[in-house]
Amino acid sequence: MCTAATYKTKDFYFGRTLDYEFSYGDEVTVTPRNYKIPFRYMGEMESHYAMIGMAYVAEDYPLYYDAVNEKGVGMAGLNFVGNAVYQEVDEAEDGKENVCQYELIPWILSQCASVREVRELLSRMNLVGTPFSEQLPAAQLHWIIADEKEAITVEPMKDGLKVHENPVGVLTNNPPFEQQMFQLNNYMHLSPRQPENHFSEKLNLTAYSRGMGAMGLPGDLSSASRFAKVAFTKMNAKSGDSELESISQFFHILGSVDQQRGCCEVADGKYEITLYTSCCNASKGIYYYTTYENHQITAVDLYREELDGTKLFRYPLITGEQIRWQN
Ligand SMILES: C[C@H](CCC(=O)NCCS(=O)(=O)O)[C@H]1CC[C@H]2[C@@H]3[C@H](O)C[C@@H]4C[C@H](O)CC[C@]4(C)[C@H]3C[C@H](O)[C@]12C
Repeated sequence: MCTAATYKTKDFYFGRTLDYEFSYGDEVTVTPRNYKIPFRYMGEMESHYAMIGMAYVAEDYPLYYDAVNEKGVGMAGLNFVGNAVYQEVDEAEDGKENVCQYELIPWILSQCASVREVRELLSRMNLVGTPFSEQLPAAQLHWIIADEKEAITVEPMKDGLKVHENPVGVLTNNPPFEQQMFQLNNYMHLSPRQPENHFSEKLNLTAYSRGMGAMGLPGDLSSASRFAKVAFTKMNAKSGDSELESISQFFHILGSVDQQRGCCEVADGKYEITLYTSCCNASKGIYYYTTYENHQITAVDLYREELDGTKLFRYPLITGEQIRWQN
């Protein structure tokens, strides 16, 4: 399972948890403006917006899981297993632009300076299921794409590519986004304030513990529960607007849906865990992350790299707890 969220203070923040039972070899990867991006059906893009994000680099190609570009547009792919359907290649000469599922993040972030531009590009695009290689078949995903003004969810479904407005700025996994949004109706009575007795005037009921206004908010790890949990947490989250206060709060928001080893068994003795949590300051191009075994926040700054360069910049994740001794 995975969860993605947006957050706005003075700057715009975008991040996700990546929950899985193994890592592909994730690296914080900067694609500079002049790295030539080879698209399977759309030719080679010679220059474009720079981007930073988490990727598995295969054959020198950045297979991004999530990234933001230098214009402050962020994007993340999350599992959508059983629902994601990709199209056949459109061979017509005046047909749509064929983009493979693994190319979607670079395709969009290399060209779009806003979600408005993303919508435009998506309307001309045909998302196809051609795999990157035999070893890496097409992942079944849906995406959240956001800038500081708005967020959308993109879902490739049996009856075509759906683009939904995403007013909560969060995404998890199944079921499809419209159902996730509908289920929030079930929680409209929840509140960060203490509840009052509407149960019965004849009973003397009291709020005997703090936090009872949100009683009923789910806490299990299913995707539908994480959607409600993180939506409630994000919509009610308050923080100062400095960089440190913002990122600290952002990690707390995603911390509300953290997955601990042992609680979600996916095969005999195999457990899904939160492999990493990211928080990107999309306005300033800084990618912060923690990993399951490293709670210290590590950062990579897009603008400390040669942005007009031609080669990828890659940072393997720093893992292992970093303990600051006090005596
Ligand atoms: C496994 C990741 C999603 C995690 C997630 O959503 N877990 C939820 C589990 S569940 O369903 O709800 O049970 C996804 C997110 C991005 C994916 C990667 C990116 O799409 C980039 C390439 C795409 C290639 O087709 C496959 C390898 C790959 C490198 C993908 C591997 C894997 O599918 C990733 C890493």
